[in-house]
Amino acid sequence: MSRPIVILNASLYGDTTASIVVEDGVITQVGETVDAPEGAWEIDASGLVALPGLVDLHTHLREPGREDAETIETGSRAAAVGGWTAVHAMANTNPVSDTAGVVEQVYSRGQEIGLVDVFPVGAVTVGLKGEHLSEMGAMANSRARVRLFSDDGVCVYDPVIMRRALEYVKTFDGAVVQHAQDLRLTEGSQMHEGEVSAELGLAGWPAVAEESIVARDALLAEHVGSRVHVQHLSTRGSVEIVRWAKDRGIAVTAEATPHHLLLTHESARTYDPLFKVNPPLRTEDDVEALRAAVADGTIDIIATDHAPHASEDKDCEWAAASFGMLGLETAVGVVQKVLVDSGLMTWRDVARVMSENPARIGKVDHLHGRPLAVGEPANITLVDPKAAWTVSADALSSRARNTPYGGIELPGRAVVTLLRGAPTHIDASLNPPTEGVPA
Ligand SMILES: NC(=O)N[C@@H](CC(=O)O)C(=O)O
Ligand SMILES: [Zn+2]
Ligand SMILES: [Zn+2]
Repeated sequence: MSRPIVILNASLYGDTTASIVVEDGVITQVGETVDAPEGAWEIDASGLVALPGLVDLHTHLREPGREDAETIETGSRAAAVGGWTAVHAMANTNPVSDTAGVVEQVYSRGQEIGLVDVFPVGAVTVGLKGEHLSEMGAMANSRARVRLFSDDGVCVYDPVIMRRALEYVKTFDGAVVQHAQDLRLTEGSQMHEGEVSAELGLAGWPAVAEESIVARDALLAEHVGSRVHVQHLSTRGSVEIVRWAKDRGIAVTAEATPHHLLLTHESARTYDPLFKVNPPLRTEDDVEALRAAVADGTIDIIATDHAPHASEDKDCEWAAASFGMLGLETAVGVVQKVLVDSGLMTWRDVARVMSENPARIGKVDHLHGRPLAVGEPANITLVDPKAAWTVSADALSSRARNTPYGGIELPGRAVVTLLRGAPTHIDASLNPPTEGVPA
């Protein structure tokens, strides 16, 4: 059992000041004054914001298959450093996570490492090929208890397959998680279709290729009475469709990534593949619509889509480079910059979109996204909102280096992460104790 911890004078949810006592993995006291248990590690948390441990619904860990880009271990470490206590690992590995065997291995490896709970997302179709449904029931009933299914990286394009998947997940209250991209409209696409793609001479990825699938899937979910979650929403039109679907009572939820909330297609002018991502960075108007939608609840969560790539897949010309960028270690800083410091949201809202809602959508809310209250598991993230820092790719814990934020200053970061009371990340500025803390 880990050493007791006293978090002194934290700002709970960025709101009231209180201290928190953690013993045997559980929160045992919360209050203005607390009794410190013997031998406790005391953290002076004045000025720090205490949030429930963050839950990422969209992470690529690359293991099995591309351990040169990331492993469950390096990705777990990056997650802990970023303030996350749970990540949902996407199925586009090699082999694909389309059987109970693979998802159990990913889940067990995550538990063995113990830095973050790794919840595997199962593939919707065998080999992500879009042709035959995977053994979803076996994955749901496995030790990994899979509730979310996605062919992320590719769209579940065939409407009949999508319909069957939506019907199937109803039997265990799961959800189909969709990478909304019309395959025909985006053949050869390199970036957002607009002024900049025309100027640069790069093949465009039109907004309608996302929006048409979002609309179709919302209607399919309504038709079969099931639950769909849309990944990495990137356009104003998608926001409007999700808003319409929610008004109509359709069980649709949606996510936005930090990069789609900050960056635009103008970045492509650098021809630096660090900015090449799927779906592509869009326009200032889309960014504004996404920010407003996260703030008003149309978009339920922020998810990183942490997509590590080996350097040979990024250090090349734009057209040859892989899609995707890192996100776990910079998410808190980017979210603070675009949503909190801008006045659009409070830290209480951040707890909702980065912990509570993702835990609920992923059906892990019995473990994560719990209130900071007595008797609850001590999954806690302390954020220093004044820890302005400059991102350096070489200083990241991820095995990969493909961050688009190198050299950019972010206003804050996670400085302590506790998973069931065990410190999984302690920033050096806090003088971590040498005892009772994992190496
Ligand atoms: N986002 C990306 O650009 N890439 C992701 C796949 C995905 O999320 O679609 C990847 O696996 O690299
Ligand atoms: Zn995707
Ligand atoms: Zn992804």
